[in-house]
Amino acid sequence: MKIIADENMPNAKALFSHLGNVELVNGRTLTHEQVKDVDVLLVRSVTKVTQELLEGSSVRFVGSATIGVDHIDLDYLVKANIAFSSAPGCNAEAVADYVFSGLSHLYMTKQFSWLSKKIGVIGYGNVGKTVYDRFSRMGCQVCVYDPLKEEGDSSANFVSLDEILLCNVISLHAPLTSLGVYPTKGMIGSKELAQLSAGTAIISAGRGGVIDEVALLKRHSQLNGDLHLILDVWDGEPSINQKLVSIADIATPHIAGYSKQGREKGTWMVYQELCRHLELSSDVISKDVISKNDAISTGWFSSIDVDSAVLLEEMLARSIQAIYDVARDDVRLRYKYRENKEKNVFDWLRKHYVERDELNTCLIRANNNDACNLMGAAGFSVDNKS
Ligand SMILES: NC(=O)C1=CN([C@@H]2O[C@H](COP(=O)(O)OP(=O)(O)OC[C@H]3O[C@@H](n4cnc5c(N)ncnc54)[C@H](O)[C@@H]3O)[C@@H](O)[C@H]2O)C=CC1
Ligand SMILES: O=C(O)C(=O)[C@H](O)COP(=O)(O)O
Repeated sequence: MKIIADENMPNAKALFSHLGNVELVNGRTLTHEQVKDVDVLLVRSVTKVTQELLEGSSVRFVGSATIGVDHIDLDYLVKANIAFSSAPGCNAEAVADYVFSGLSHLYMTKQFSWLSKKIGVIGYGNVGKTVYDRFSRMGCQVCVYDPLKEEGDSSANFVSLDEILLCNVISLHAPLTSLGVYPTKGMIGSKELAQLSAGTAIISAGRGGVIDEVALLKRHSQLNGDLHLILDVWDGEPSINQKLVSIADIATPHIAGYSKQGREKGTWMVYQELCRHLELSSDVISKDVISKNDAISTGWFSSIDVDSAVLLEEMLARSIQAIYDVARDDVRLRYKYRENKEKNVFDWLRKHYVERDELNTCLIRANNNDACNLMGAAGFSVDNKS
């Protein structure tokens, strides 16, 4: 069996080689010529899987080691009878870590205190729910907009989009869609942005294109720069609007989901689905292949002792930054664009990403119940010494 896999898919060779011959390729530049006599195509979000790419090829299974599927023509796959699997939820914890690291950055650099503010989440899927639950367990006033979920779902405080726009922090986790009753492309446009008050923080870690970037620049200027922007995803990636980069507090190259565990889980989930598709028994699978425990790192398990003399919100921010400081990715992006030595800076940054562990790989030790609860809610493992 011939398998083509994106070179940025961790463990692809180790996991899939016992099923066939695995070739690693640049997913962004993949052509029909490369896939025409391939049986299995394994991609990440940078490959547009279209009729044009696949028609007339021998591909029978497409796996995407990602949460988002806007790069896949799902209708064509059904029509062409090609099996498909993605990796729902694989990097939800990583994106939530990104959100809280972004807020920690705002707290430490601008004294933007968000714990007591109104928080609005857009999208209540695997990522949005993880983010919502963390805020909620922290005791924040949090609400969510998801018109496709709210009916009969009492697990969250569902509100209208207009209400979300009144919040002090808005975190976007909707997929990019152009069709249906609630398309998200451009859903945050000039009309919506006009409703934001000065001092609002926007975190965009879903997909570029959900926010109208031209309208965002305009609103930022109308508010004399008093909008806090944490931007991971961009319209037209891999080329990104440098004007927007220049006004953002944090600008990163679509890496919110890039924890070591999140990326490895993505490959693992697709591997499991391919084995199911091929109807391989678990005996066959376990014989030659690395186990789940080896395929998904547990992390290096650091520990932090909490100092109760420090203000809770500052302690939280410092602890998060000790494990993942989103500013390191922002600084790297700005530096690389300034240096401008690579042909495609955006993809270079992603390919050479310095991997990070998730917050849950860090054990917080504290003898204070409030600190333990807050840290646990933020995503850390906790050892309550009280
Ligand atoms: N920056 C990054 O590295 C990453 C970005 N993502 C993006 O985040 C998106 C969300 O991820 P998940 O929560 O795991 O996906 P999901 O598919 O589990 O949930 C998406 C949710 O958005 C809701 N939704 C759809 N249209 C909406 C609308 N018009 N307004 C509000 N909500 C709407 C859906 O009902 C669903 O509940 C993905 O589609 C992907 O594009 C995901 C992982 C990493
Ligand atoms: O899972 C998703 O959806 C994402 O956005 C991915 O984390 C993006 O990573 P790549 O697939 O572009 O490497």
